[in-house]
Amino acid sequence: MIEYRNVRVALLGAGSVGSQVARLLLEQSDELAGRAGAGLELTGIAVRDLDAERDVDLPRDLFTTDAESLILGADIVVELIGGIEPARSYVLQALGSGADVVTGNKALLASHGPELFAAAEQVGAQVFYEAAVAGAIPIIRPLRESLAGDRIKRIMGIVNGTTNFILDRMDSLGESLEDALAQATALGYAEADPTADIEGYDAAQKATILASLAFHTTVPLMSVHREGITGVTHEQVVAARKAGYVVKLLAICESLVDDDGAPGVSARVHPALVPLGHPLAAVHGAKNAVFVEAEAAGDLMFYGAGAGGVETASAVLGDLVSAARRHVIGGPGLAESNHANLHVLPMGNVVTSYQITLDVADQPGVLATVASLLAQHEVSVETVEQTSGVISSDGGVATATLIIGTHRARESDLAATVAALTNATVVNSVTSVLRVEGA
Ligand SMILES: NC(=O)C1=CN([C@@H]2O[C@H](COP(=O)(O)OP(=O)(O)OC[C@H]3O[C@@H](n4cnc5c(N)ncnc54)[C@H](O)[C@@H]3O)[C@@H](O)[C@H]2O)C=CC1
Ligand SMILES: N[C@@H](CC=O)C(=O)O
Ligand code: NA
Repeated sequence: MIEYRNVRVALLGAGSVGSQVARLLLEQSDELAGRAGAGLELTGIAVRDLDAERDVDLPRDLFTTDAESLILGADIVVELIGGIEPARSYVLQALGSGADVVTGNKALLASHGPELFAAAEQVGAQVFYEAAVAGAIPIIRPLRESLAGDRIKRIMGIVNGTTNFILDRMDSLGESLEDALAQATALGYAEADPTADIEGYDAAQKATILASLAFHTTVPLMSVHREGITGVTHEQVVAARKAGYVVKLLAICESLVDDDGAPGVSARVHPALVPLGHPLAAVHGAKNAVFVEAEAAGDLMFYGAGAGGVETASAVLGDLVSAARRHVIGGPGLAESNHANLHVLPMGNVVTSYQITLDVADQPGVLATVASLLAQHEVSVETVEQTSGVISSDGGVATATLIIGTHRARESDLAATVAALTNATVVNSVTSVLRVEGA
């Protein structure tokens, strides 16, 4: 029997993820010790309410409401309470005392990452955060270690399970956004305030983390363009499928060039049309997937459970084993790489293709007017489809629907085109503008 030295682990939070981490730590302690080369001694679990009902039966003598004292004696602190405060203060306290930190808190990392990483570097500690992006799916470690020798060109991810679940139900069952969200909440996928999911905040936090890692550049959360799914209509979802696409909420992080041709990066979150043949189109329900385009490795896809207590606990435990190994070996932790320090570019610099749906007057010359407006703004038409005209009930001018697919264009040119179309007398309304990704 091998005698291992013990590494002291303090757990903060015993919610969906924390309680599963505690259970697995206790149930699989021998196996985990073998892998880490150190015993993982759970010294306590900080909770808010000692008597709260929990899904998992855990030894009550481990519970404490005194998180600060628990952190004091720890080699590794696992933060699974979520939110900014007091999580930020606890993490800083842990790092200040030289402990490593394992966290799944994307909100904290996206808004205070540089502060936490600097605090870790100062004492040679490390922040591990595999659970923060795409739950159980290994994506943080592949980006920072396995792909450290490659150049990432683009990351396109379905990184929010709740919105993927909702869009999938709207597509396959014709369910409303509200009904599908209620289901996602009942199944435990949604954040405590689901606005974070449906308005794209959660995905934007994950995009910040992914872009910073992939491009060795600190990408601030406020530079991430964010649109949620509340504007996605049933009509758009149906029309998308008819046209050979599926609507997905994507987080896209890519390298771009600025107006002077200098390299930069951009990160954005928005609903997009994904061709049915693209691997991301086959990601259903609350599953996540991250599609990485690397210069040498080519295309890679990481797929699996992006949410769920026990699934996310797998990522936390993986980090815990790495942190424990580090304690056995000694030496400073792996610092965040931001040496590239690229310019973070605004949405106007993004280049992609679009599908624009217009309600127009069904009269001669409309198509020519619309095409000329697009051309004036440097947006080139790839496809046009016109549905049969409809005579308005008051006997007025007949209307028709025009669906225009564009070639790749700059976002700033597209925005100017849409403004011009909105003001054109032959256009009754611009009913939908969706970006097309992965075509
Ligand atoms: N649930 C999931 O599927 C995923 C969660 N995450 C992240 O993991 C973290 C934890 O998530 P969940 O377990 O789902 O949240 P949860 O809401 O189920 O659990 C958080 C727990 O922390 C407790 N807590 C709050 N403030 C506290 C304090 N000051 N001291 C002690 N305990 C406190 C709460 O009472 C609750 O039991 C969050 O940062 C979340 O974003 C990441 C990936 C997936
Ligand atoms: N609410 C999130 C949970 C995991 O990060 C999601 O739906 O993906
Ligand atoms: Na992950």
